[in-house]
Amino acid sequence: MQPTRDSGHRDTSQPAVAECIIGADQGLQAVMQRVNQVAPSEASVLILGETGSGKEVIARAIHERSRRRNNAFVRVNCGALPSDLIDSELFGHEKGSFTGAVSQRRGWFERADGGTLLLDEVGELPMAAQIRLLRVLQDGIIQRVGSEHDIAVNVRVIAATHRDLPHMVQEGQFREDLWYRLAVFPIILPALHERPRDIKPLALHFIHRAAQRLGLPTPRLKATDLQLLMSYRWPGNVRELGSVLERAVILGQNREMDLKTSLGAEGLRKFASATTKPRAKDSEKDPIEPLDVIITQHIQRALARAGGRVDGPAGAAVLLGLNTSTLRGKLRKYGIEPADFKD
Ligand SMILES: Nc1ncnc2c1ncn2[C@@H]1O[C@H](COP(=O)(O)OP(=O)(O)OP(=O)(O)O)[C@@H](O)[C@H]1O
Repeated sequence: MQPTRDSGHRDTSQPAVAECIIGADQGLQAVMQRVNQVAPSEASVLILGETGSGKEVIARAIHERSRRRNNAFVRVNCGALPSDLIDSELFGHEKGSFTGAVSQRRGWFERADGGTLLLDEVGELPMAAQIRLLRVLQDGIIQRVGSEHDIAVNVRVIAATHRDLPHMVQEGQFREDLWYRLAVFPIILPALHERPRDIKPLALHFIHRAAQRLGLPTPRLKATDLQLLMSYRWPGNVRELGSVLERAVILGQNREMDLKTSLGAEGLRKFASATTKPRAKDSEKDPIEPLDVIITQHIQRALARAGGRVDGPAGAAVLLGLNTSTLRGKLRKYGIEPADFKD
């Protein structure tokens, strides 16, 4: 099988191209510190984060900052491996070892030899595969299916998942010994709504990229559109933000980009029902938003209402019941630009 995005595998035998990590000096600052600490070591890393939050981007950053950077970076989506082929996919097989094994095949561990193997969605691996994976991680030796010949592999494993692995361990769905082996150095990637400062630079990046692909001038991000983006909870995280903006740029060709129009009535309803505004009735399941998120959004609402003015009788400071210097301090702290709210 050739490595493709759809089958969940990507084999980067070429030196990796550094991808720009938006938010590296803002909402992802603490994550990047962890990346820089762990990259030069050989330690296994476990990246925990919601779907689309950038786990692969972070895994690549670790690879690119490691001594293995000139060797392969291979991503395997464990959730996409058919259960009867997991061993063959990971460790390879000999010709004739099972029906369909028409030729010898090297598995993903062998292909990543000397480099880094990202085991994405590791929480989806069935128990039997977890046992075999643990053995390989401990011994650094694999056997292809249908062979008793040991092959030594030198692979750094980075595992990633959106699942609550500690809870899975408690429930007996994930092996505790494998958890300890993988979680030598855990990195928790915050969801996009927990790092609101990254939304604007990410939005500008995606708008610019989409316009470049279409050969169009980069459209402006209107203050009202930024406010809409800031108020949504982004369950699909950075990936969802990218696709919403790409669609907006495509639909807004040759006109001013308008998020409300490009989302349509249905999209707007979805946005409205998933905003981070406080709900009337609290429930155990409702996430508690970090205070910084609520403060950022509240200041942005006031600035939008005040047309970007901070002081004066109709300025945001009066609306918020703050004196101007206090509000200016908060604008600096939360990285909010009043000019973004001038329409
Ligand atoms: N900080 C970032 N800067 C620039 N692009 C980003 C950033 N984070 C994520 N992306 C982009 O968002 C998309 C999703 O990121 P990625 O595939 O790394 O997420 P993931 O958490 O691994 O997703 P999944 O849970 O589906 O495996 C990709 O196109 C990626 O390039």
